[in-house]
Amino acid sequence: MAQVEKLRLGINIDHVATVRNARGGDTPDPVRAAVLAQQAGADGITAHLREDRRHIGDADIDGLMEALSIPLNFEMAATKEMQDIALRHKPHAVCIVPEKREERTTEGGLEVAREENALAHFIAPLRDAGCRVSIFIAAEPRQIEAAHRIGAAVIELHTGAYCDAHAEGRFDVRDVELGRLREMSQFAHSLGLEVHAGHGLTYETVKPIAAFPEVVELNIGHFLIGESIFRGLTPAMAEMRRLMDEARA
Ligand SMILES: CC(=O)[C@@H](O)[C@H](O)COP(=O)(O)O
Ligand SMILES: NCC(=O)COP(=O)(O)O
Repeated sequence: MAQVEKLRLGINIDHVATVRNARGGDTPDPVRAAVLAQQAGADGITAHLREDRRHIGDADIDGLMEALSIPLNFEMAATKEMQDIALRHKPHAVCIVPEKREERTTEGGLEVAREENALAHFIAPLRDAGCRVSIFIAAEPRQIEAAHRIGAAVIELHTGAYCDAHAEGRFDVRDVELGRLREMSQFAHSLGLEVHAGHGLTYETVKPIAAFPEVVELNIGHFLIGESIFRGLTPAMAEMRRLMDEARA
């Protein structure tokens, strides 16, 4: 059984950039949102620089690196272009995610097991540069084992299927997904991997995941940015924090 550590809350600010980019121009500014999240007690900021730059852009990453004193978790696909950008900035963490140009959002986890050799070579310079390398994966033993073998420090478990099943009222499926996430958190932790989780988490779905003692960080964006339209980012984050703390108590 893992020792219960304080659970970190990372705020994903991609979705502020999505709103900005819908019109072009400069507002709303995701860097301003990140600074506000930092002031409101976020433990880190997550930003996903997609290859098609549909939300976060290169200048946002420059701005985040300059403005933040909390860790930046830089999400990116395993491409040479992204590797060069990461090596230029050397963020605290680099999270390798799968990307499909036509997807609406990150659909699944990275296929580490099939690409083990290539990924091992890909992450080596990032590790050498001092970045904590994290791999965004589905809760499957073979992906976790492969992430461990390639030398990743962290895995982030994709919680999307669990959240979707909850939102659609498929509670039997949700509970199966939750069981899988619980078991795989334990398994990853037993291998010495640091365990994070995220994607699609809401006030309704966060507590069962936050209760896993092996999970030390949750990255949450879309729901919180949406909720901040109604209550403001600071109160929206405070409520998430409260639920996480309650689950952990
Ligand atoms: C990997 C992940 O879960 C986040 O980066 C998420 O993908 C961000 O939102 P989009 O999927 O809309 O880019
Ligand atoms: N890595 C998951 C993440 O950053 C947040 O995903 P979402 O809450 O925006 O779906």
